[in-house]
Amino acid sequence: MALLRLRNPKGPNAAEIERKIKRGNALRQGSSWRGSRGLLALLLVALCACGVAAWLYLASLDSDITETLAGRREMISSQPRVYSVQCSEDYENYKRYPGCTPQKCGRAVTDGVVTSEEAQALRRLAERGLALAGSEGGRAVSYNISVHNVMLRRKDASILDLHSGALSMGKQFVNIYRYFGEQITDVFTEEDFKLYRDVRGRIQAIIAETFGLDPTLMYLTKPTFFSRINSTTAKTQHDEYWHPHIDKETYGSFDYTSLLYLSDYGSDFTGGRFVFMDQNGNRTVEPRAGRVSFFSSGSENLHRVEKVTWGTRYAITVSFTCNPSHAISDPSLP
Ligand SMILES: O=C(O)CCC(=O)C(=O)O
Ligand SMILES: [Fe+2]
Repeated sequence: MALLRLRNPKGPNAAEIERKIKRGNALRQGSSWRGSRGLLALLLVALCACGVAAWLYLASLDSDITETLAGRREMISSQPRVYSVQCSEDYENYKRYPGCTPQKCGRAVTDGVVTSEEAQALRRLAERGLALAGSEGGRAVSYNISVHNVMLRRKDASILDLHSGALSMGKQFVNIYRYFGEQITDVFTEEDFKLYRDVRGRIQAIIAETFGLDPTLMYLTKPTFFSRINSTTAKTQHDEYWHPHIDKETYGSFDYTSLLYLSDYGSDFTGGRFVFMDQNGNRTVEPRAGRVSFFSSGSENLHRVEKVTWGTRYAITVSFTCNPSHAISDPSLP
């Protein structure tokens, strides 16, 4: 029977069978197409999921803020808020100065040392000083300030150093005292300098008290400067303020760093928070006019500043050393 069927495939139902076979084939083809469409959709979904996961991961790299040490709306006025950390071994590589070299390390924040009126006055001083670069920006009057050019250049920001007179103009610096001569007294007054000295003295005293130091054995060092950062500041490859860094490595002479903020995070600018980058997470300080944040300058205090996304951020970096040969004196009008 089987042989018979093979020999005579085109029986009476052959046409019908052929149709069925064709329909079957067509159906099978359709379902395999539907199957591969399903597979494609699945692949797309998987790709999207991977994309979302990658995006979330990248976003988390910049936003894994775990703790706010000092929020913008808080007022830390009576005693500094202190956060202790173990001193790094960095200090063993440097000469020790008893009474000053960090034995206790950490960070602290206080809103009780500089009043908001004083912060406002210092901010106006910064605005006036930094505006000198704006009005002269296009002219070929600038030259490099050799003393601490390298250090100042690390910042993608406008810098004014009242001590040396260095004012950043684009990628270069001009010495405002030399360039403007006597006319600089139209911009800064004796009172401005007195305020600056007073504030510096109070910051020194609170650092000494907090870390148990002898204030007469710590000295102001360079660079000590005003900074202005906004979201449109020109960016060059190596002048970027948001890079993580250790002040002792970056600036050499620093043993204690302090930052006096002259504008408010959230209302004067967004972004621009200060971030301590600890191994177990980030700890932020939100700038607030009059707020002083200070810390030991070794690698126990690796930090960075978030990119400013809107507005203008003003601050002063006031730094102290234990090494008397790195001491500088307070700025004064020439
Ligand atoms: O402006 C700040 O908050 C920090 C600046 C800073 O890290 C520095 O000057 O070394
Ligand atoms: Fe720093």
